[in-house]
Amino acid sequence: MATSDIKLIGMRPSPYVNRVQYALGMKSIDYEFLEEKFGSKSELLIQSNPIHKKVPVLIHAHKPICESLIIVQYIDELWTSGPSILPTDPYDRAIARFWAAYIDDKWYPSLKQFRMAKGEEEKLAAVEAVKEGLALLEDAFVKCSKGKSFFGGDSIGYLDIAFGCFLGWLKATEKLADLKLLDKTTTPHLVVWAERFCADGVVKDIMPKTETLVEIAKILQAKARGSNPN
Ligand SMILES: N[C@@H](CCC(=O)N[C@@H](CS)C(=O)NCC(=O)O)C(=O)O
Repeated sequence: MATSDIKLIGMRPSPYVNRVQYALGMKSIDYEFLEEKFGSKSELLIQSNPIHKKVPVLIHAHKPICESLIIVQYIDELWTSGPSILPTDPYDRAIARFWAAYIDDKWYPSLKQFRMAKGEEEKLAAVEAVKEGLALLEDAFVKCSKGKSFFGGDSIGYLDIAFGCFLGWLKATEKLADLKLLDKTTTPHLVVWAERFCADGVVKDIMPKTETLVEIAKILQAKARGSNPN
């Protein structure tokens, strides 16, 4: 597929954008990356995603597709020649979609809340929610992976992409708070899975550096608190 037919509007530190990059990478699809500037929205973004005005947007053959998980499914359904991203079994597919929705609706918001918390009480409640979520995802990993390396089995699949895209932000949050959230004693399978995911050839070239995310997090925290990051 010619690169000019496939454009991705995004920002490199965005975990949702990274999801789409991982899926395109897994399928070996070339694309043009249209970088949005932090703090502003291009005309193209507003026209392509008028409802949410958020990245990522995939523009394929001049048609926009919005929402990262929907884009990942589109990529998988359209480019069937590459490795399959969603499980082929309908039940496994339903379970993968369930956990992806849990990650987006519950788990990641708690990590974000922990990072942005203003008071100690809010911070404590959020860190508990993050850890509870990780325990549930540890259990989900054991069931979904069926003894293999990834949620998707022998190779990176839908749930690996849905959850793995947040590993950079998880590491940055650990660094900022100086504590371990993904821990060998409480989430042993997830620790090994995370190492494997981050070491993947496609993932390691795309995943933003932890130090970059730490700096961005400091700017966002300062903005939320109305102060200077330094
Ligand atoms: N549910 C969306 C979330 C996308 C999202 O939150 N994108 C952020 C970047 S990480 C964004 O564009 N934020 C700009 C804004 O909220 O105005 C998806 O999965 O694509």
